[in-house]
Amino acid sequence: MYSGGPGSGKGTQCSKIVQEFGYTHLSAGDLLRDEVKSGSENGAMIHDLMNEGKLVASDVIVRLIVKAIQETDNDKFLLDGFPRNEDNLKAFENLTKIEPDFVLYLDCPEEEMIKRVLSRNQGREDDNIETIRKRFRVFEESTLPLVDYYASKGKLRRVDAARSVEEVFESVRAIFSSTEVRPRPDRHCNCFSFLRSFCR
Ligand SMILES: Nc1ncnc2c1ncn2[C@@H]1O[C@H](COP(=O)(O)OP(=O)(O)O)[C@@H](O)[C@H]1O
Ligand SMILES: O=c1ccn([C@@H]2O[C@H](COP(=O)(O)OP(=O)(O)O)[C@@H](O)[C@H]2O)c(=O)[nH]1
Ligand SMILES: [Mg+2]
Repeated sequence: MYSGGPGSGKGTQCSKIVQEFGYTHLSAGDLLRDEVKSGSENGAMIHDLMNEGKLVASDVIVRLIVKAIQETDNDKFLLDGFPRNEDNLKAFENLTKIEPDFVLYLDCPEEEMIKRVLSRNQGREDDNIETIRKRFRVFEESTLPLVDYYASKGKLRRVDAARSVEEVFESVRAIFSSTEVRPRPDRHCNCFSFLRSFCR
């Protein structure tokens, strides 16, 4: 359910899960980028924070995510890149009472992620080495503690992301294939946790 390592392959793997398992992909970063493009009153503030590699306030991102959840009638959705810190998590759970079925952690060494982000070519202003370094520090300080939290709840699924897209997807597919689908009214939230590991 949350983000971490920029370039670990979250968006790439989410697209494949959408194709094979029919989930709806909700990317926190994409929702923020759309908000900036829309020229909304928060747009300039969000733009500046993202370019500094900083996190936007929880109420801003939670509002966008809740709206996106309401707009899809699919029970099954992936939260890509959220929550980023404990405050995000509390704000989301307090408001929605949704808990993830599991949190997937794409485990990738920092140097590999840097290489991928620098060759991503999506025209993102925050994909420069200076901002990437800041994003990694935010990840270590704010997001990593959530890994332990989900691990302690037995919800963490760790995948070695330093392999080819297809090899990573083999592992991801196995996790999704073995997940029991919870019936309504509890909507699913197979949340993607793509957290960089310290341990490599
Ligand atoms: N397993 C992989 N091996 C090599 N390159 C990858 C892999 N997964 C993704 N990429 C590439 O790395 C870049 C970042 O991937 P992306 O899915 O956008 O990561 P994230 O959403 O975690 O930041 C993209 O250019 C993507 O094509
Ligand atoms: O819950 C979130 C998700 C993203 N971001 C901001 O959006 C940027 C890009 O996030 P995204 O998930 O798109 O980056 P990726 O990991 O895919 O490279 C982050 O660095 C943050 O500045 C945020 O503030 N809160
Ligand atoms: Mg992404």
